[in-house]
Amino acid sequence: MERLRRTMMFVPGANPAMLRDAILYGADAVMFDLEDAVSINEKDSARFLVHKALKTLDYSKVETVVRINALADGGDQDIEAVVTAGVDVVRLPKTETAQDIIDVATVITDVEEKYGIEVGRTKMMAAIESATGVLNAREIAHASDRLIGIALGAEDYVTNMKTKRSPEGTELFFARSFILHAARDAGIAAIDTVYSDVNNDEGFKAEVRLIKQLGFDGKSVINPRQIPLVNEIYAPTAAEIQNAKETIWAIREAEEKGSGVVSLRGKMIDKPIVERAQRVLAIARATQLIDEEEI
Ligand SMILES: CC(C)(COP(=O)(O)OP(=O)(O)OC[C@H]1O[C@@H](n2cnc3c(N)ncnc32)[C@H](O)[C@@H]1OP(=O)(O)O)[C@@H](O)C(=O)NCCC(=O)NCCSC(=O)C[C@@](O)(CC(=O)O)C(=O)O
Ligand SMILES: [Mg+2]
Repeated sequence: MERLRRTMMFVPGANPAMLRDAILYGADAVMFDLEDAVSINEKDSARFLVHKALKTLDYSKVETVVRINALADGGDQDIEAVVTAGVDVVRLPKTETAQDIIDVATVITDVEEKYGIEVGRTKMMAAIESATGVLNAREIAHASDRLIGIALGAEDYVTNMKTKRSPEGTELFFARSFILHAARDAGIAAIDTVYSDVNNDEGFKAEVRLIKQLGFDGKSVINPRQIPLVNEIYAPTAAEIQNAKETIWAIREAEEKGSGVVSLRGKMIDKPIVERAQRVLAIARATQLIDEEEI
């Protein structure tokens, strides 16, 4: 099963206490920010703090992501600082074209070569935050073998679209759908955007249910309190796990009899349904809801 990416928690890069404690909250990935959460006069100190944090703290249990600045705004210095510190993933914000990704990938390669780091070790993500980015999402998603995923950045996107976010997310439906299709076409992860109203748990949960149903792998979060809410919604229920097990048992029995299709409680089971059941069980295993060797 691919790596779980249910939650990627933004951590402002200029905040030493948050950098230190980010690991404690159970996010699948911590995403240190050098871009919009850092004021212009703190850019250098944030870069230094994030480099030190990556070098000295033990992040072995979570994926580390750093959101860099655009290359024209010091992104090359960000890349050198974080790649040499061993970051797992470099996230490029406001990606508009495939060329943006190719340019960043080239700088990463130069840094890896210069410092004797295995070329290709550092992965990338693209955040898509404008109409142009959405329309180019397919090319962006295919732009580099380093890409592990693409993400929506909705606050910048709605600003670009001359609208604002609504509880229903109607204004994001096209962008979410298009980004998801681009990610699936390229075989990489699709990560949904942040929910900025941090004290509105019910609104947040409604949005998480929506993006899970659409097919997103997970969501960017901005506060530790949002992590368990996502995990709870993304966890398969006991009924889903039981149904998945019964699906696997039923298809195994059918296959023994030479058939690839069978009916379970009146519902047809064939290859795509078996694949979905296997995914439910893989997530249940990865989140310790069932034992490793169970089924
Ligand atoms: C929202 C708030 C101010 C609330 O503060 P509050 O004070 O009410 O938080 P509390 O709940 O009271 O905190 C309780 C304890 O947790 C600690 N704690 C809180 N948050 C933590 C955290 N993130 N990491 C580690 N630790 C944390 C805190 O230090 C305290 O620790 P302690 O004192 O020890 O008890 C705070 O969370 C925060 O700053 N969040 C990060 C904001 C951020 O990064 N924005 C940029 C990324 S979005 C963007 O750019 C838009 C985008 O680009 C996105 C896209 O692309 O998707 C687009 O376009 O859409
Ligand atoms: Mg943004």
